[in-house]
Amino acid sequence: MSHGTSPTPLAARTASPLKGTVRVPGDKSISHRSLMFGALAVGRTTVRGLLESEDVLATAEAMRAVGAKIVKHADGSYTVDGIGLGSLLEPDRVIDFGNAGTGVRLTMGIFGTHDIAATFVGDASLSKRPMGRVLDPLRQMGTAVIAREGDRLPASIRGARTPAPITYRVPMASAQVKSAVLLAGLNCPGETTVIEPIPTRDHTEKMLAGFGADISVTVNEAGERVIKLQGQPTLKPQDIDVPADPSSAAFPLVAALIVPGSDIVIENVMLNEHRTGIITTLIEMGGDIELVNRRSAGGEEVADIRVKHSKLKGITVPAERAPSMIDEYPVLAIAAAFAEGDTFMPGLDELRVKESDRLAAVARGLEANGIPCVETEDTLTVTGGAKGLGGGTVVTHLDHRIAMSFLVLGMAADKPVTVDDGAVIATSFPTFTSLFNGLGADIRDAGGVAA
Ligand SMILES: O=C(O)C1=C[C@@H](OP(=O)(O)O)[C@@H](O)[C@H](O)C1
Ligand SMILES: C=C(OP(=O)(O)O)C(=O)O
Repeated sequence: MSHGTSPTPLAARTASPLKGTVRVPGDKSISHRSLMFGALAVGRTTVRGLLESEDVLATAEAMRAVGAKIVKHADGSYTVDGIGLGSLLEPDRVIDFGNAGTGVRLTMGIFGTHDIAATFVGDASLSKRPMGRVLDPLRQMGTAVIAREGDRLPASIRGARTPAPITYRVPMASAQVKSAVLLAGLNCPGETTVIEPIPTRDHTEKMLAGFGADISVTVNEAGERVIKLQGQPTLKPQDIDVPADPSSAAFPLVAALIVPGSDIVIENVMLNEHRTGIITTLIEMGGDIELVNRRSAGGEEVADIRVKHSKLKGITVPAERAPSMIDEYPVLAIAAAFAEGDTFMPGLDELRVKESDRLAAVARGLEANGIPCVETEDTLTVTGGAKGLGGGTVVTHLDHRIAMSFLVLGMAADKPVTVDDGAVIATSFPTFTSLFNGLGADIRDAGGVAA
């Protein structure tokens, strides 16, 4: 993938007040799943508003490699002609997932119970991330695995000829692990059960039900979610409208809160209860955030978000909220730098295994820009209100959310903030720079010199 070979330093300088109405791209989680489930259905699925980012396009290539026909049309919509569950072709090439954890982990689940072999590779970031969390349950279902030390990529799998359904308790808060086991269960005869002690985003459950799978969710006496899936359904194609990604919306949301004089509207943002922790948190910090025109669309609640520059105060973010805002902590740390007092963020262990060690990457980036913070094994405390912020260069470690978060810092800091590589932003939010500059920000090429 291009971002791995040609880093593009970017710098953000003090922005004019951000003004206007914007639409951030489609949700990444739903976009990956639309292509995957469309590929497993029998017939033609139509997807409008697909996120056309590197991560999602890698999933499209993976589904093409097993026989799905995926076409973009003149009106921007995509169609997926599915090959049908159980009928995947063996890929004749290595599957390159670039930077995409969701893409590779969910696809391993799908392929792992099909009678095919496949080899997965990724960029330098993805090759460091743990795959054992999905390869272990797949091994229990009969998948053969050869992977690099520590179950890292590159990895090859050979799906079981007669896969066995399992009951699996997800050991960490991870929608990717939950989803990989459920997707593997799709092609197993009989019932697969996933027990989820800590609730995470439920797009797989909701969308599989929409595609006609027999899936139920109950809560047991210990308060855990119990998901039961009957194997080998015939999945029916769907018409999908992908709502705007709340994780991408978090960047203009925080930027408008911290750039004086700002007043913007972010349209059509998905409000799935497992994704809105950042909105709850920013409102608790004193953010002037209004959800208008709330409506239901394609099984999800959506709204337009009006946000104005606000005086923020530091808070403690409950640890149990972490799964509902797991990708938003880097940009929350930037909001915290402009709040009065300390913001304490516990329960962040999963941040260490994202595209980068996000806890460390955020802490080093804050320090480089004069923002006091304390990092422990699984917490971050940011002290707001320091003066003379900015002037630093942030190492992004191939992590799009680190790049975007520190560019948001530059919009409200006293001195410009440079990120060593803005090209990685294309993995989830390719229109980031143009959208922000259209609102009044000043994000520019840092001239090939990260200084
Ligand atoms: O299932 C998904 O679509 C995702 C789950 C989360 O990962 P984990 O399951 O590793 O927490 C999240 O960080 C990622 O951006 C998307
Ligand atoms: C963690 C993320 O993505 P993934 O795991 O899909 O690479 C993210 O987008 O912040």
